[in-house]
Amino acid sequence: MHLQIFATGGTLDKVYYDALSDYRIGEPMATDILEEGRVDFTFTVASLIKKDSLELTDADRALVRARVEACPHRHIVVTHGTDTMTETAAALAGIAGKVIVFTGAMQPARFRNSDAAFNLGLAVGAVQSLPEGIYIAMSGRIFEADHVRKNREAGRFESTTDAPNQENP
Ligand SMILES: NC(=O)C[C@H](N)C(=O)O
Repeated sequence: MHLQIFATGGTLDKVYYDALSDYRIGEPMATDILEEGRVDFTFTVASLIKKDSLELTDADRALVRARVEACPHRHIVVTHGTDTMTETAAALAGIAGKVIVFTGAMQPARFRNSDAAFNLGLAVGAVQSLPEGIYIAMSGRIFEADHVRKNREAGRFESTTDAPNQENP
């Protein structure tokens, strides 16, 4: 398997300058995470955009779509800010012949308590196991991209189709 990663920014790749709580989006952390994970596949990481996903425009989303469509590889992971991940996933609807998995992080990968490595690992497992389609790997689950939302208060992603029960109140 060859894995293509497209990095678009988001908190996963943020670098903070604490005096003003100012940040920039740094180089994609996916490279370090996969190297530290000693993965047994080849991969390339392309940095397409370096923005908080709240600042992404329609043109940015068109760029992501164009790059995914032009990619010769079947297995694609998109690292993305969590706030508008579902919007960019929706902008890729209809792309056939590829397994596309979005992931991101609630805390920067450069922070020790980050969920970034966990989430990227989940996405890597998902992308090689699933049939073609568009998915979101967050909060320890794989969601179909059009059946998930971010619950900001709870700080996690949740299904829009799960029946409410004791495990999913
Ligand atoms: N955790 C995050 O990634 C939130 C951030 N505002 C973003 O969507 O880029």
